[in-house]
Amino acid sequence: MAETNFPEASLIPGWLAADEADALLVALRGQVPWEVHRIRLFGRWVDSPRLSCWIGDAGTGYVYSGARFEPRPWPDALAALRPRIDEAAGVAMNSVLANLYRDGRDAMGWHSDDEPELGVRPVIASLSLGGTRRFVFRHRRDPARKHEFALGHGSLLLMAGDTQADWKHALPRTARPVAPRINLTFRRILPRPR
Ligand SMILES: O=C(O)CCC(=O)C(=O)O
Ligand SMILES: [Fe+2]
Repeated sequence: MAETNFPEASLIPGWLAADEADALLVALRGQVPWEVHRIRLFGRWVDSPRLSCWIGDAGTGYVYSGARFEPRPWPDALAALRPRIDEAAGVAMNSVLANLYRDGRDAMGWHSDDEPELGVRPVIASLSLGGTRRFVFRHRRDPARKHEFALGHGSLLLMAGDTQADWKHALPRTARPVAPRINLTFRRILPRPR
């Protein structure tokens, strides 16, 4: 496969209408059991700078940033959305990482979603609700190559192909005043080999 100059990522602004996105944001703030995930950073365990929740079907335990997470059940608001996400992504998703960024100090550092349980060339569907934040890509072997998206209320970002293999992404902090934001990355975890 030839290497692409651009991550295979496409943004659909307003994928959810504003009133539907408003209602989902409120429902999820209440329905999701938000917690602080501890992650491994440069050999130390630290609190991640955001609130998170790993949600999924039975059997979708996930190892990320050195920690293992067992899935919480799907809140009603997310279960209702799931078939529409599957249709947009063309994949039957079975899990979601939900993140709540309370303000501009909450962020996510550089990473790829390349855990083995996602398989090769995974499709990841990322739905954003609330304050618009910058989402940046940089090429793994040539960090001067960068791309960015502004992820607004109700937008759906689809990442596919070699996006995870070739690029890292991050959600930087910002000093600008920004409204709280929830991001949902729908994923398909493959059954564990035995
Ligand atoms: O909040 C975002 O838009 C990024 C989330 C992300 O990269 C992830 O959950 O892996
Ligand atoms: Fe990610």
